[in-house]
Amino acid sequence: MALDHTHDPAAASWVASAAGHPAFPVQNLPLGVFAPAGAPPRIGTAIGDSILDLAALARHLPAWTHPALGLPMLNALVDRTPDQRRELRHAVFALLTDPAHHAAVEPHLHPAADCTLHLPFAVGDYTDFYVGIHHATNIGKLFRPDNPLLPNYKHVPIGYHGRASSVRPSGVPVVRPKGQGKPPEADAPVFGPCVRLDYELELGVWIAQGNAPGDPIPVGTAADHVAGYCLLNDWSARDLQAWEYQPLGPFLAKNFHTTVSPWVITAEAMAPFRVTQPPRPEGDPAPLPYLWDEADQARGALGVELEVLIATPAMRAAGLPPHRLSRGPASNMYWTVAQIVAHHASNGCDLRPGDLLGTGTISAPTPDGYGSLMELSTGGKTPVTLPSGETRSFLEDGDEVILAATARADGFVPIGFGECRATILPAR
Ligand SMILES: O=C(O)/C=C/C(=O)CC(=O)CC(=O)O
Ligand SMILES: [Ca+2]
Ligand SMILES: [Mg+2]
Repeated sequence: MALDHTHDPAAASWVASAAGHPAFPVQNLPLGVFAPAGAPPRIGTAIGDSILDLAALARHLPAWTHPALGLPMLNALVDRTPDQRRELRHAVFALLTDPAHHAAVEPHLHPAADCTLHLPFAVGDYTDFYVGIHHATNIGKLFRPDNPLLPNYKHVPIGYHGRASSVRPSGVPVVRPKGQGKPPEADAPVFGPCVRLDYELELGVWIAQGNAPGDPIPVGTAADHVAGYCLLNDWSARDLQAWEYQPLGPFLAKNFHTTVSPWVITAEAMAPFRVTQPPRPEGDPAPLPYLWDEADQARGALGVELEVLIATPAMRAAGLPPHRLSRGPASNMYWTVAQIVAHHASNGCDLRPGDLLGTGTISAPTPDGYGSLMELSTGGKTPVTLPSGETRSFLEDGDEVILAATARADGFVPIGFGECRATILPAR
């Protein structure tokens, strides 16, 4: 993905709030679906504190975008080559930087605070991977003390098919799931509200052009199939998971709700933030050739800092701001995004525009970067203390979890991912 004038740190928009905006300077230009108050959803981009209605400005954008811009989802818009997607970015960038467009474009800006953000895609399929090796090791120890990291982990990107129907945008509350579990001290399983509700800090990957059924995607061109990225919270019912997950993997413990940040941080916007994949530790096996590409290793990791914050009802009542539970880099991924895309299609499985891949929980080697509460509390044995004096081993009703991410690189303007938050409601 080439760098161009849209990444220039000196570039400036005539939208005043874009300058120095922590998430949406003019170098970001994420794609999304939004609804101004009382109006139906349409495609737009975030710029500073505003949202620009791209559907209304179609006449200023490439002709091939016109049918797709009439839809309240991005599936058709991203079903294009990387060159075409870059052409769209350049056209949007021109609208927001060239003073000649100011008068015509300004009427189509909406204050973001007055808009509702929708899911950016009609999600066809959702697959969750397991590339966070520190998470896999930590959680593996808790589920399988004698066998934490299974022997296939360093050879094959592990994943499971998730559920598309329950992928929801930031802000939609999470109803605590009920389910069947078997508490360690009980002799028989029980059915009831989850008592070990957790979050998982992940990146989401949105698929652009897919592959024809039967055709694999080579790892060297897999990045061309990525439309962009989001934050993803794979809410997890740990008590239900521990009982149900063998031998087929997660099922009801993870399919009740998945929260995504609604802006798609495009692959083009991420170009300056691609970094070298950390080398495999000494002694780790070399991946099979279908998973290995030198250029991907050189530029296939993401220079993104990830954070998790929590706000409880007592903290809100005391006027305390959300408390940071962890922070760490996205480079703690054992497999690159290109490797998981190539692996997913390696058997001929067709990926389609608007498919969602989760990276898997991204944890750092040390607790300050653990990506789930289960890890932070060592499965409940070391509860986390909050500024309100409360402790948490798992989430309680009324708790809000907020994921945040910022892409940074020397010499470039940082870009943010926007909001990925949700509050827990009692079980029904
Ligand atoms: O059985 C295990 O080791 C744990 C599996 C998961 O929690 C699956 C999952 O969602 C993967 C991830 O987020 O890293
Ligand atoms: Ca997960
Ligand atoms: Mg889920």
